[in-house]
Amino acid sequence: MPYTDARLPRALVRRPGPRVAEGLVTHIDRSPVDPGLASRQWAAYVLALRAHGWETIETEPAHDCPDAVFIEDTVAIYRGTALLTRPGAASRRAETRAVEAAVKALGCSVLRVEAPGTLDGGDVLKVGDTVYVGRGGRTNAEGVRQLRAAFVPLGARVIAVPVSSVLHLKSAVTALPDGTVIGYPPLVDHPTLFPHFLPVPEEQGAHVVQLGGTALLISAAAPKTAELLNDLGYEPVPVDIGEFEKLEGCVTCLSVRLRG
Ligand SMILES: NC(=O)NCCC[C@H](N)C(=O)O
Repeated sequence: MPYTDARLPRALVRRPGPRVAEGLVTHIDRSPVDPGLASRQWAAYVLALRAHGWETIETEPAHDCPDAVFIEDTVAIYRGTALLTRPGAASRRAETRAVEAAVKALGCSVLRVEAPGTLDGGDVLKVGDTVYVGRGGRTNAEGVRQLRAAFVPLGARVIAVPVSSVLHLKSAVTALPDGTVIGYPPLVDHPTLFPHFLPVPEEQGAHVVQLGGTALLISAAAPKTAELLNDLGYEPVPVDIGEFEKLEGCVTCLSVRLRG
């Protein structure tokens, strides 16, 4: 696996496998996924990261795992320590294997969530040294405890957040570069847990990836939120990830980002 320039922010990605259409669906009705279109959307997502100065590193595919493209769920990284997750869905547990090799190659120290703990990376939202962790359908109390034990000694303040109506914490909220947490209110159980909370008008607008500077990757399905962010001085970068949204994915879950 070639790693070329450690000065660039780097993102782990994993291309969708042949069984992507069989991915799990929990909170929405299933609609058919077109694997060819999913591959093209994934390629455009990767190009958008690269166009904003990211080095993308492709992790070995896990073709037996339909949800492997959602690589964010396999690991949470804080200050150079990678906590390999134990995904809440048993069908996703094998996904972490190749990710371990990838984070080691990036120079991370590795810890693991052990049974009976479960944790999905989609439940972990970092805002500076505050690490919010969603306690919901995929992350259990033991997973929260193990995340605390891993990251508090490194300097993190870990805040657990109940999540009841969406798949993951980051299905409901993400953060802007200034630390403001944005979310779609009908899906956020406790907005008052976040010191600076900005409601957005669309569910798909609740998820952004900070690309650097003022650029924010956002779903093309959230034009009103993009307009709001543009009006606040940000540069929204829309990507069409419709096939992944049919599987409850969002812009955050298709990569694991390492800054510096
Ligand atoms: N972090 C994320 O938003 N992950 C999306 C995972 C979607 C996948 N179909 C799942 O249910 O696990």
